[in-house]
Amino acid sequence: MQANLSTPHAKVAAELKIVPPSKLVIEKVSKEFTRDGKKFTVLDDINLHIEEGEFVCLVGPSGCGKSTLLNLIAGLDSPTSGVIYTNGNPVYAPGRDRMMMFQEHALFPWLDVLGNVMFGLKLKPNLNDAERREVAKYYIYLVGLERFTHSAIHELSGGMRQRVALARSLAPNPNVLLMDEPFGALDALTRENLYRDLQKIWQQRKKTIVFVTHNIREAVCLGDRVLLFSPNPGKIQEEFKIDLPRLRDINNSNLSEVSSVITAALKQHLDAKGVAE
Ligand SMILES: Nc1ncnc2c1ncn2[C@@H]1O[C@H](COP(=O)(O)OP(=O)(O)OP(=O)(O)O)[C@@H](O)[C@H]1O
Repeated sequence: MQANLSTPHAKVAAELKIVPPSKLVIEKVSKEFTRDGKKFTVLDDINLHIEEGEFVCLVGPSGCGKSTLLNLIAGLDSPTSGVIYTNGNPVYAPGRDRMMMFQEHALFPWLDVLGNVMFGLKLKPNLNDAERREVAKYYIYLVGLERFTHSAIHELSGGMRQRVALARSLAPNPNVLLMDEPFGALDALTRENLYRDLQKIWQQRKKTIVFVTHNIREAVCLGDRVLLFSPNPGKIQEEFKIDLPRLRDINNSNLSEVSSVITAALKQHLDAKGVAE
């Protein structure tokens, strides 16, 4: 994909350069919350190494702590014990090296598409307004919304809104992209297009991606690795390396077979714990 930019000058070109994706290390991480005055453990002794540029999907039943782990990596919350490192540096707070994208569009309805994507670039004090506009236009192009640059958010479909949200998360050029069920609310066809485009964008922009989903086929379609969580307390029960060639099509029969194996493993772990999905 080539950006259709009007002669990007040096600062914009530098901003669009591919940054090295981060390695993530999660070391002995546990998280407790308090409810009704009682402590309960949501994540218990999570240990995980995610390689630079790896696409890792977290799957598991509701409440097993997937979003909590994503929030900890984002630095939006802190572990009760243990440490998370990005490229060897402990995470204490949110940073522009890690961007989060949610299921809800979380877009600003009073801004158009360009304004929303430019908003993500407010974190870049070295750019002036014209430069932010050029960078934002590149990411709008990358997610296929060039024709909608000046559209209002309410004029867009759910899938297009998620494309805007993706562009906004990508625009600060993070090393890590954290995605919390970003396609959960979309219809099947819209999701299929996004699976294809997200794989292309990931290959092109070389991000480390941690992606939370309930949908095992989606995880197998996107992930290099699928980590199966089980609840009470949240633990990584099993992991699956996915060696299927890319670009993957969610309707591919080999992908269905791998998904069935993981679904069976999930059921087995839940049965063993006496949990109904
Ligand atoms: N800030 C908080 N305070 C208290 N409890 C919380 C807080 N955040 C999450 N929890 C609880 O922690 C548990 C795990 O929640 P989390 O959202 O991480 O699970 P999940 O696996 O992402 O679930 P889902 O797939 O439904 O989104 C839940 O019981 C939830 O109610």
